[in-house]
Amino acid sequence: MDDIPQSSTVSTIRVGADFEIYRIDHPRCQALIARQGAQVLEWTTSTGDPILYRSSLAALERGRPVRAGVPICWPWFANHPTDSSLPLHGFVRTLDWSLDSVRESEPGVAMTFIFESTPETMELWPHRFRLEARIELGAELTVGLRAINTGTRPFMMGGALHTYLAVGDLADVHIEGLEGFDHLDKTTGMCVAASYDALRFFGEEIDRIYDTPGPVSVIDRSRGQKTLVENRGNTATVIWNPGRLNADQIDDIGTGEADHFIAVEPAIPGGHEVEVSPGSYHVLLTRISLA
Ligand SMILES: O=P(O)(O)OC[C@H]1O[C@H](O)[C@H](O)[C@@H](O)[C@@H]1O
Repeated sequence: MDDIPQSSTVSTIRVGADFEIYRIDHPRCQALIARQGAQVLEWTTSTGDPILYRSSLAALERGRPVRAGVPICWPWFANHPTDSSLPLHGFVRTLDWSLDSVRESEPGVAMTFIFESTPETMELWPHRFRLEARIELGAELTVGLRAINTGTRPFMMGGALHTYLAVGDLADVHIEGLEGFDHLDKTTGMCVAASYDALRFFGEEIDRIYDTPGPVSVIDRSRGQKTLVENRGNTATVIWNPGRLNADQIDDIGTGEADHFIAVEPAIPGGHEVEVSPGSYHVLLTRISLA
């Protein structure tokens, strides 16, 4: 459909010449979704603060990743398994998707975006596919990615829903649900045996792939908020924050903002890719709610 009828609930904003954003203004939530990457940029429920982090320096430019909300990383997470010259986190986060449908109801708004393989994507990843991102916004947020194999050979897919959760102060946050699971520490390349304590933060870089699909709860004492992240179709949960020192070197993170977000990412990392046969599909989904 793409050209949505302008309603009081869903409207279109254009940034610059060609960056399109859908604005949702519903009794249960306010949200912004970029057509590029079918990326939720902001989501705020009627009760309070933004639940997702959007960097004050997030670039809204076609072709550049946007540091905000829920980027969809596909068909691989982080580096490509064999070719590090390919884009980090796959290629669909920086390409335009088509808006296929919008449904408004009392609990919220559901929007479906589509992305299909093209000759250009075949150059990056030699498979035919169709992606459907169904985004449901209301008092809860659900992002569901259905990856369909429309080709004639099986493919292996990785990926992640790279959720940036906003927090009041990371020093006052702990995460429950990861206790008892081993993780790969990407900062050292080491596998670390399970700890039985909740995960806490000390201003340093953290980049860990936990050996569990979740769910996890993010408890933020500074905001008096508990956020529940429930997932489907992932093999791991990634926890990432660059830390204060590294954040200063990242050009699209505002000064001091490293203390105000934590990325909690249902992921299918390298080495754990899922096989999708022709005509079949895999769903990767995350649901975020305030407990
Ligand atoms: O800066 P980006 O390309 O969005 O990636 C941001 C981060 O994403 C994931 O969480 C990875 O585990 C990190 O290693 C990476 O730095």
